[in-house]
Amino acid sequence: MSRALISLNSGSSSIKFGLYTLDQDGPRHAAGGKLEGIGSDPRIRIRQDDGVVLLEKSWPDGAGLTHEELLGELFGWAQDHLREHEIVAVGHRVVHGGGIFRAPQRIDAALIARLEAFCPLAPLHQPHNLAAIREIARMAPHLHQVACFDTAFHHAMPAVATRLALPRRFAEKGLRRYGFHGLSYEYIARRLGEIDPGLAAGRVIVAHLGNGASLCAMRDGAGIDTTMGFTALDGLMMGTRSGALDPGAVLHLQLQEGISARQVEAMLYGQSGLLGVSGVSGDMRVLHASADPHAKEAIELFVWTVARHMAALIGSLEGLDGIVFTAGIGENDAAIRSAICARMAWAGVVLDEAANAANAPVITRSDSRIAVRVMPTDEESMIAFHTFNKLRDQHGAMA
Ligand SMILES: Nc1ncnc2c1ncn2[C@@H]1O[C@H](COP(=O)(O)OP(=O)(O)O)[C@@H](O)[C@H]1O
Ligand SMILES: CC(=O)OP(=O)(O)O
Ligand SMILES: [Mg+2]
Repeated sequence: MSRALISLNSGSSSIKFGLYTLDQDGPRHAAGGKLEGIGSDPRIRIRQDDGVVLLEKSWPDGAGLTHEELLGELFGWAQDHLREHEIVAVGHRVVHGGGIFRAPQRIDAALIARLEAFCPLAPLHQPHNLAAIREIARMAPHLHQVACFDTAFHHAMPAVATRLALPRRFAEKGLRRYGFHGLSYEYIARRLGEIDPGLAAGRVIVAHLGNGASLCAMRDGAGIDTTMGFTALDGLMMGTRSGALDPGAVLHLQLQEGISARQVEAMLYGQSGLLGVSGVSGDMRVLHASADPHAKEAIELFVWTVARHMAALIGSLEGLDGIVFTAGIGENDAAIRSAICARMAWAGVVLDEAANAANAPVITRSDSRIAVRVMPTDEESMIAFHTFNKLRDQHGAMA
């Protein structure tokens, strides 16, 4: 019987996943999808590689369904769909690996306990990542599980880019900049090396603009700076997260407004960003459709913030050769890309409006000094790749 593995990318309200069959060369994508609306109106959609929809199901009254219950549904379906195969492993995106975990790790109870310590640094993600690992271990204890870290890609950053200007003793306690979205950046760096090796060898800013959003400055495919730091709150304004703030504002909320540290945490992670500024939604599609002037202001600030941080990363890179847009907004939202590129005209970006409107792979004109690309990211395939390699290194042939 041939073998298969499952990749899980568990977020705060969604689980993205991929099913892969294994041959000698590595994992081969068989199907994938997204389980969304956890906690409100869960729905799942699974597609085969050729686009054929294999499963579409929703639970309109499913607000009470937990991550664990829905993961059970998904896992049951995967087992049935892959019944001709032996499922041997589940690979997970784990958002925070701290300063210790620079490469994927086999999961056991001791590793889970160490990863638990990072939950306060990624409250929207880490608890869900670990809950999924525990639930798989409960449902299928014989499966190998591998943790793939969002922070790992950024360990190549120069030390200076990891420092926070706080008293030194805190750096020794792990208070430093880590960076996130590393599986997405690793995928883009590899793929760019295949499709445009000339650009990949240069200075590139990758803009991962999804619900969480960050930028990564890459030189020759390695990350040298990024906008997220100690936590995934830093940098760009996001769907519900504030992004970088004057630290004085955080103090003011607590000391003058009398808001507790826990409430400030909930506000910065869950009630700020596009949602907070618009008062309408944290979802970019909803903001575009809204006539509310505050929705427009939120979009304006999002674009302004991205351009401001891009300019900062040009400083880190000492110049710029290209920009890559990826993730939900980066891959699909021509209006946002156009507005960001207009603010980057000074740096030599000349947009091809028709190519941009079509989400084409290259959206700049041939006379643009900076090449701007749109590339779909694929964190799940990166997880599958790492999981396969980790198990092959430990157990020999996997197929
Ligand atoms: N076709 C689209 N046009 C504009 N925005 C889109 C489109 N598709 C998705 N998005 C936006 O992408 C964001 C979600 O991105 P995604 O990468 O899926 O996030 P996450 O992985 O954090 O759940 C949302 O703001 C959503 O509105
Ligand atoms: C780290 C992070 O922000 O991830 P996401 O974009 O999936 O929320
Ligand atoms: Mg994401």
